[in-house]
Amino acid sequence: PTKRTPNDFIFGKVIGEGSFSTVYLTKDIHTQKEFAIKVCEKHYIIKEKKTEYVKREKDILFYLSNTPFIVKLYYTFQDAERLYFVLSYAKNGELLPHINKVGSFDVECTKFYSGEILVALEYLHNMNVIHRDLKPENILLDENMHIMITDFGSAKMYKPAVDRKTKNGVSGCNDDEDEPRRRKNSFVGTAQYVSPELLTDKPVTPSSDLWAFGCIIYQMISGLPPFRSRSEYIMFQKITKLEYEFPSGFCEKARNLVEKLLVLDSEQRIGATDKVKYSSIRSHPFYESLDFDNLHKTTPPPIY
Ligand SMILES: NC(=O)Nc1ccc2c(c1)=C(Cc1cc(-c3cccc(C(=O)NCCN4CCCCC4)c3)c[nH]1)C(=O)N=2
Repeated sequence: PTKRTPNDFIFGKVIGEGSFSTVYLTKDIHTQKEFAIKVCEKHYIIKEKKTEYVKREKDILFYLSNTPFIVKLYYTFQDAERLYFVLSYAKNGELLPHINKVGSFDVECTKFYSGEILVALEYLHNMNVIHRDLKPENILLDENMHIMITDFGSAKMYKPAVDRKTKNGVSGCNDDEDEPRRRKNSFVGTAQYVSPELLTDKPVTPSSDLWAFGCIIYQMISGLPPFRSRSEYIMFQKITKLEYEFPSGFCEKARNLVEKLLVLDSEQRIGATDKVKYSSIRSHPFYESLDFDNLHKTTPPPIY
């Protein structure tokens, strides 16, 4: 097909703001199909030295194309000033406003939606991709209220330990050797969901996403993330000291699972050493009777 240009789309409202991008609801004038177009200003990306991140997000999104529960990158194009990513449009927006609208989810909703997030993480991690900025704002809901994970601007490829030892390459995008010249894991992500290893410059592993997953389950049930403070410094202190509490009435089975995910040693988190990802989390009592393999075909429970 001929390369698209901005003139092939009607640009509507802003539906998202990345750290160096703006996302618009758009309609393709030829097909009338709706898309989300993420627009990045070239001069800003160059000035902020973010070209590597933008290229990595594009490579990873194309690499993940047609992965269930992950936003799809259809194609990209550019003009003199901007880069354009044509992405899936999720009609029901971000997960966060849905949690805030009802205050918190009941156990059925939490099981279903955290179950879909877990299946998405299984796909991601089996494809050696770590998201590194998982949070309710980056979990979208499509028109049928199924999830799509978005914003791979902080994501990276990783080499499973066995490959690192035997140096068998994993084809695909960047890995540690290609990190832009800066501290190995200088903080990426969003303060409230960032794992302790990312704050203390320890190796990044898929287990960092399991930490964020634990924070999201806590937030679904209680309405707020576990680590909160007006000061980012104090929040980081709470994370590295594991200072958080469960409100009274918190579902006991969910509490047990969260306590097994919010573990400071990333290798001790439930799921971190699963040979088959994430069998130990799927078999946790909180997920009793959840049919993980058919969630995408299941009608989501009402959120109320
Ligand atoms: N950083 C990124 O990559 N960001 C992206 C990427 C792709 C993408 C993306 C963000 C999307 C975000 C998005 C935002 C919205 C949206 C924005 C504002 C309002 C609404 C909205 O009101 N939807 C109806 C559902 N509401 C939700 C809240 C409770 C009441 C009912 C949706 C729809 N989709 C999207 O659809 N596709």
